[in-house]
Amino acid sequence: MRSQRILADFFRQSWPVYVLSITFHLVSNVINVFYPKVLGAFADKLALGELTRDLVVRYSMLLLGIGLGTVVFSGIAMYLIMYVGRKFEQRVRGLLFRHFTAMEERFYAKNGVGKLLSYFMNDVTAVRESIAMGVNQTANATMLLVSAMVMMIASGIPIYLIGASVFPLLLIPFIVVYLGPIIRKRSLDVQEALGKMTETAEEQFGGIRVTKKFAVEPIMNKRFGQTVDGIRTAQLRLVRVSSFFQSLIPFLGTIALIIALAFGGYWTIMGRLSLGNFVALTLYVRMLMTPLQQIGNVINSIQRSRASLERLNTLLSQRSEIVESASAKVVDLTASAIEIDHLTFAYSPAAEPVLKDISVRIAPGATLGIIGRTGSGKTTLMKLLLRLYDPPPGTIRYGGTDIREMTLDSLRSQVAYVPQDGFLFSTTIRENIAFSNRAATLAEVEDAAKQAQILEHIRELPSGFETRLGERGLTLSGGQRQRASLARGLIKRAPVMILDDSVSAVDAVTEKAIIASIRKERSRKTTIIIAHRISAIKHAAEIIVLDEGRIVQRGTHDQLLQEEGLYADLHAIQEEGSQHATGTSHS
Ligand SMILES: Nc1ncnc2c1ncn2[C@@H]1O[C@H](COP(=O)(O)OP(=O)(O)OP(=O)(O)O)[C@@H](O)[C@H]1O
Repeated sequence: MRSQRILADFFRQSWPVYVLSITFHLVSNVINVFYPKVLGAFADKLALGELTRDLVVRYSMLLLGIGLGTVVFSGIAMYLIMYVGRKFEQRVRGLLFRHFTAMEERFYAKNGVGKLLSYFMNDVTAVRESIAMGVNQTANATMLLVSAMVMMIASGIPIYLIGASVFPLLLIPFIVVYLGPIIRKRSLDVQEALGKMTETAEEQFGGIRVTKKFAVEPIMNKRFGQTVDGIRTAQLRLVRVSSFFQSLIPFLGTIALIIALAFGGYWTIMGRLSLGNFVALTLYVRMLMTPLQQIGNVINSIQRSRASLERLNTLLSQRSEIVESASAKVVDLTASAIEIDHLTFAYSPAAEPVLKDISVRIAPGATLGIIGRTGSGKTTLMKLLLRLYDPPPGTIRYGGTDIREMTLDSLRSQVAYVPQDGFLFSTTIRENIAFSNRAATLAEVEDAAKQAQILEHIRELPSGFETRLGERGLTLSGGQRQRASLARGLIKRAPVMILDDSVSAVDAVTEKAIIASIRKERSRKTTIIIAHRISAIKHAAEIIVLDEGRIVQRGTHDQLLQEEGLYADLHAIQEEGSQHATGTSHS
């Protein structure tokens, strides 16, 4: 499986650090287990009345050495393992990001931003904790257990006494096997609840302006509150079982201590066990409780992280539906016609087709205008031209080559797409406009801004082109944002340009100026203009009118005005509107 490969790859690369860390743990624990033995010897000397001032100083120095040695070596071991954990986190986040960016639009339609963020934050952290702290503590605990056992035997503590004291601890694996899957299932619920909350929060912060305008904060608070309640319920269910699990282990440790005290005390009274060994036995049993507690924690954390790993696994195993064919070739779009041939398309096999039997040919360098009611499929057609979704084979060709046989880079680098609501990044205006070509000079950026009729406005801003945009570019108005996004498309100087309702938010006078400069700039380049206003497309060589996914009319502006139909109706309505607006109506 993919996720297991990620872990295996990571361990393959970082095993030397693990080995080093485990070695340091080993040294630290070997030093540490001498501490009960030293105290035992101290107790023996005390009981025999052989303790001198010199001996007290020596024992104290010995204990200080043991303490220092333990702390230094375990500190280095811990640092190394933390380093490895952070490295894992950094690597997996990079991998996830690359994976996300390679996914197609449908993937984003299915997975909300909040859900994706939750993968980044919660799941990666959960896995990191178990491969860093988990490994750290397991290694530590195992070594402490083994060295403590060895020291007990070597000190001459009878094996049956050790066996009786350690017996309760043997129940731990059974408890783990029983409770582990329950903890895992409940952890998965918690991660899902967290994902839901992040998703809701992202959506609600994104839509906060709408919420405020409609004054529906209480509804939004309630909706968000429900997701938080969901987390609390899921977390409490998890805490109930995991805290029971975690407290059971020290309880077993206490039983072990009671047995050591009862039997060991009895044997000491009977004179079969030295006082020193009795003290050492109780200290060792006490010492074993910490690693056992750690093992409990680790098992819990591994169960939790397995749930996260499963989520990451499912995600990373998804492949983009848009794949470049092995024989894909680079097509130069400069002199290529775009042919759409009997294209019928539905977003899913079960859904109604959104486009029905569309056929259009756009000659190289020509302009196509598209108009139609909202929801008639205009944007969908453009998404197919960019291969954001796969059209049926043979239905879209560039220069005679099926779109599915072109390299994705040659397609997308030669098509400039300007959507209706262009997203602007929270960086400078200059970087936003020069998005496709970071090396563009200021003169080129200014030129594109001029064509998009936004140059003057940018110059008036405090830092001009270096002005940083706030979140989602909200320091600009809708129309200004649209024009900045248009400049970003224009600077690409691509052989094919698609304007998807890209001047809808500007006033009629500005629109006229923008269209005039686009006509000039793109006089010999293929351009597709989608618009709701006839004024934006009437110069096109061909105009198609879409209605419910079908082409219902086609022709030039003049031809379409001669026909009865949607186009002439729209024209009449818009003319009437503009006459009202300018006060030239005679009615
Ligand atoms: N990702 C999607 N999954 C399923 N259906 C979709 C998806 N995107 C759009 N649709 C549906 O496809 C139809 C056409 O949408 P499209 O966005 O292409 O229309 P449009 O003509 O561009 O509309 P507008 O003028 O309002 O922008 C609509 O009914 C819409 O609900």
